[in-house]
Amino acid sequence: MTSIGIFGANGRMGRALVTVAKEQQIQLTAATVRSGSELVGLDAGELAGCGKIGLALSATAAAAVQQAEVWVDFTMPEPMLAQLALCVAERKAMVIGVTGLTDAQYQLIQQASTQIPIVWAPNMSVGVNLLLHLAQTAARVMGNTADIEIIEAHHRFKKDSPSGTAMAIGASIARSLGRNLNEVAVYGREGMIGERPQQTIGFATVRGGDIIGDHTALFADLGERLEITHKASSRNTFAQGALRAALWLQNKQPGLYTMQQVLGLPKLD
Ligand SMILES: NC(=O)C1=CN([C@@H]2O[C@H](COP(=O)(O)OP(=O)(O)OC[C@H]3O[C@@H](n4cnc5c(N)ncnc54)[C@H](OP(=O)(O)O)[C@@H]3O)[C@@H](O)[C@H]2O)C=CC1
Ligand SMILES: O=C(O)C1=N[C@H](C(=O)O)C[C@H](O)C1
Repeated sequence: MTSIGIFGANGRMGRALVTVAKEQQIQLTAATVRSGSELVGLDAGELAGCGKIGLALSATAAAAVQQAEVWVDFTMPEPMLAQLALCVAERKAMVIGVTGLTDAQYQLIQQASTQIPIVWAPNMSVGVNLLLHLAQTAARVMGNTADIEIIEAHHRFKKDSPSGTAMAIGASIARSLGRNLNEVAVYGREGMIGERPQQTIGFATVRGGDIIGDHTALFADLGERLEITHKASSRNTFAQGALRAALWLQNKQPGLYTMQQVLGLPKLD
């Protein structure tokens, strides 16, 4: 049985991961919080609100990293990169769900994947990974005449925008249409902007309350429009996907793997 560790066990996703691991009887062998945190030593399940699981929280450090074979990281870009370096040093596999990465930060994940197996995905739900395929099909059929907009909504606490998922949907659509997302993306509009250039892919961001995560790919033509929408109603959905990825990574060779591979979906364009 793979031994699994959780970085950032005090985060929203960290707590969901501990809760789902308990529900699925997946034994966690380590869970960390920031070094120096007063939470060190508390029971990880108690912190997550699912009852004791008999696992004391550790400070994030090499000694803790040695306690699990696969580490799941839903923290933030900077701590994630420090944790990635620890996992490379200790030759541990990683499932990374962190979004809002710069190109340079993503390249560091790519480099690390030459030494350890890594799954990185901006969204670990089955539905969103299916949506990426549906959006490519819609783009192939409608994309040369329809206007394409990606709309996402998240809770007030989210730090990055657009969401990692919205960016992945935009990138998938752009790839299937042979467009370069950097050239065609439009992030928000204001003022006398003129008529919409057809080749652009627009992004709109909503932030409010406790919205877990909604994404729509809109294909708007003259006379009809198609909307493909996914709504997450629980963070446990993402946690289930991440733990599935952690179990899937067992005995994998170093490499950068996708959630499409974990879920056995066909390769995207
Ligand atoms: N791929 C997917 O399916 C999903 C991805 N995400 C992504 O996961 C990430 C986390 O989301 P969420 O759980 O809502 O965020 P939270 O803010 O709830 O959790 C962030 C975690 O990172 C830790 N952290 C933040 N800054 C530091 C730091 N400087 N040093 C050490 N630890 C730090 C926090 O520690 P502390 O508690 O001590 O502050 C906390 O444990 C985001 O990038 C989000 O977009 C979210 C859901 C699904
Ligand atoms: O921050 C979140 O909460 C989420 N982030 C991910 C993203 O940026 O796409 C995935 C999910 O929508 C929740």
